[in-house]
Amino acid sequence: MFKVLTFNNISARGLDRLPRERFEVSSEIQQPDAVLLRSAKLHDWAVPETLKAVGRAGAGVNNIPVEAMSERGIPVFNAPGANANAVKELVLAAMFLAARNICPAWAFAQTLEGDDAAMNKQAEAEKKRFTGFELPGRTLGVVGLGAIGVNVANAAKALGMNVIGYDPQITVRSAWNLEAGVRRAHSVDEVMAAADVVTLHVPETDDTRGMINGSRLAAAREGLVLLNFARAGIVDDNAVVAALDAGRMRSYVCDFPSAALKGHDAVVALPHIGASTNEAQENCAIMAADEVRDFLETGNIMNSVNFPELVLPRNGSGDRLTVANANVPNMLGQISSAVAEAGLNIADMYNKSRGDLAYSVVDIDGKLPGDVVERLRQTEGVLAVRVIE
Ligand SMILES: NC(=O)C1=CN([C@@H]2O[C@H](COP(=O)(O)OP(=O)(O)OC[C@H]3O[C@@H](n4cnc5c(N)ncnc54)[C@H](O)[C@@H]3O)[C@@H](O)[C@H]2O)C=CC1
Ligand SMILES: O=C(O)CCC(=O)C(=O)O
Repeated sequence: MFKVLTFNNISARGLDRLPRERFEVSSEIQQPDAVLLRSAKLHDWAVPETLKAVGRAGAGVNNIPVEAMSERGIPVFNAPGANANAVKELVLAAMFLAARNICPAWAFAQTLEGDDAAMNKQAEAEKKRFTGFELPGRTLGVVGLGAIGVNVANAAKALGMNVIGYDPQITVRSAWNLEAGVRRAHSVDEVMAAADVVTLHVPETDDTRGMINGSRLAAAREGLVLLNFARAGIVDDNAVVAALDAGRMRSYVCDFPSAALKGHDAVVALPHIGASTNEAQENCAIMAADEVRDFLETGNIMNSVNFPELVLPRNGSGDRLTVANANVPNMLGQISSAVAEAGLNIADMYNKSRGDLAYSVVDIDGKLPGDVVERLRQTEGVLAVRVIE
């Protein structure tokens, strides 16, 4: 029986992928084999010795200590693209909100008083304060052309916008999915200088934290609309408020409320609802649950952010041994020697590395003795060993 600890509200459609005769699933489990979570922060969580996998029912993994998990040989899975449409739709809504001053106009309309005629008179007298702009011919700058950025870029092209994008590590898949005519920028600065609206779709990392700061805002076009549905830490809120107050920026629409932004007329800060649709929550939960289940049951790895992708159909007549280790010479030799010294035959094996980590799946004709497994566990460089019967 595998034990899966849930943090946050994980869609039941996802949890249903874990058959209860083989998986105990609860938010109360003490010694979990795996966790499933959304935005819960794991950085201060005391990682139990039993933990074998982390499944993020979403895209961003900045709430998870990925490096510390790697050091323990624990793969972290996420759900790439599963909530991209939900975020794209909210980003488009944000762009329309900003272009047409919908929030301040609506707030003004709430203050109208008197009978219908009086309200109408005030509305007509004041509506010029809310004159907006149309999107065709305007330039959208997209920083980060992954699952969400590509969707947003393509939708903006369909709305008649010019689109300029920056992503130094764009994948072949994203490049194929991008509409023709999206102009390639070579830096964030180039995007800032060219765009009327800039939207951010990068993960929060050491490289992207504080990416949009005072000097980048100073170099932006006059009247910039900035959209941030990526992560709070990517934008310096105080710099945004200063640029808005100086009249250099038109508005900031984001998914991350903060004390600095609260109450500002030109800011709309939503409560991190980019992925909050039933569809996205189901897609993410299903994907993360399937990945965690597959790993626990077979050792196969799909969509991990720290481990190599490795899928080996089951072969042989005995145990499956999986080993996560430091990516250094002679680890594979030591694994196969341990199996050979136990007098067992390897039916099939697959080894892949990613950065400092390597992962092997070894199908064996027979049952691995406990002392062999223990010896492998103690081998220098070995991070995690499992035997799947
Ligand atoms: N508001 C919300 O509820 C949600 C927020 N997000 C956030 O959006 C981020 C992006 O999500 P996806 O598009 O699904 O991820 P993704 O992994 O498909 O795309 C991220 C892209 O950013 C690029 N990138 C990384 N560093 C960069 C840099 N310094 N400059 C330019 N590009 C850079 C990568 O090459 C990649 O193509 C997530 O990491 C997460 O933080 C994601 C989903 C929901
Ligand atoms: O689960 C959520 O609502 C957060 C989604 C998110 O931020 C992500 O997928 O990176």
